[in-house]
Amino acid sequence: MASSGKGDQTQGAVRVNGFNDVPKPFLIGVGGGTASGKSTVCSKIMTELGQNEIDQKQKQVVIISQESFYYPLSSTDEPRASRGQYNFDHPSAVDDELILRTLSDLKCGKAVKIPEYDFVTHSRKPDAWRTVYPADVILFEGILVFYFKDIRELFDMKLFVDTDADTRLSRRVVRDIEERGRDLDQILHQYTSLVKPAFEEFCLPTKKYADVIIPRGADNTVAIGLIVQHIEDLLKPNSNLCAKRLRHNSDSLVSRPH
Ligand SMILES: Nc1ncnc2c1ncn2[C@@H]1O[C@H](COP(=O)(O)OP(=O)(O)O)[C@@H](O)[C@H]1O
Ligand SMILES: O=c1ccn([C@@H]2O[C@H](COP(=O)(O)O)[C@@H](O)[C@H]2O)c(=O)[nH]1
Repeated sequence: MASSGKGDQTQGAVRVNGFNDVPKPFLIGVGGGTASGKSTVCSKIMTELGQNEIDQKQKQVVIISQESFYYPLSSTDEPRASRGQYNFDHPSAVDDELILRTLSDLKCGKAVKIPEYDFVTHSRKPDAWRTVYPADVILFEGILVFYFKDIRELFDMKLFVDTDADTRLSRRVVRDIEERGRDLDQILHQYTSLVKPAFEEFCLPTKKYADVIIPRGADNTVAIGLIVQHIEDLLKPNSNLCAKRLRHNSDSLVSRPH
């Protein structure tokens, strides 16, 4: 990634003069059912790539979650969501156009602003936007990341975290009670009536698009080690892929300010 350079601020991105060969971010999609361990796998990859101690603006690897792209709920849907009756697992709940625009902008080297989601209130946190810079590697995780064709085609690598359904449900119960303010009845009702059928209809069929399937999620240290090794190899300055990632555009836009 180009490191320094004097740039001027242009609509959220920094135009760097004189850099012809700026690598595009390497975009990795991480799909899988609810509570399969997508976030945990992503954070293990971050840790193994030594990214956790690095300042936000300097990070070479960043994680973005599909949850940031839920549509705001209407006043009639809000009470349904609180009763576990709103279908957050259906593709229509997700602003796929905003995802496409966001990931495309990152791929073009532009910084983006991403809304932060609050699972407790089922809504975007008011006025909480995170700026994401086009790092070397961007991990985009979520249940439907491979569902939309245009989005799917943006990924340079597709991972599917494949964890047994009983394990996922038991983890979801614990997580949703501890972290997402749910009660058991609501979780089980939502799971059986909405989450499971949607998983089978919209998420599971996307497993076929994966380049790598990770059985047992974050427990699969061998698979995670191989993926980390592969990313490290790709990011070496002389690798073939790094060469492919170089843009041959004299008017490059890059945003990571270092
Ligand atoms: N390998 C694992 N062993 C034990 N608990 C796990 C494991 N992977 C994930 N978890 C826990 O299960 C829950 C769901 O994991 P998470 O990574 O958030 O899944 P997802 O992002 O797919 O929804 C979290 O509470 C997490 O700490
Ligand atoms: O407000 C909300 C938004 C989403 N959900 C559920 O979350 C999961 C997806 O998140 P994972 O971290 O991948 O589990 C999805 O199954 C939705 O049902 C929610 O309950 N409330």
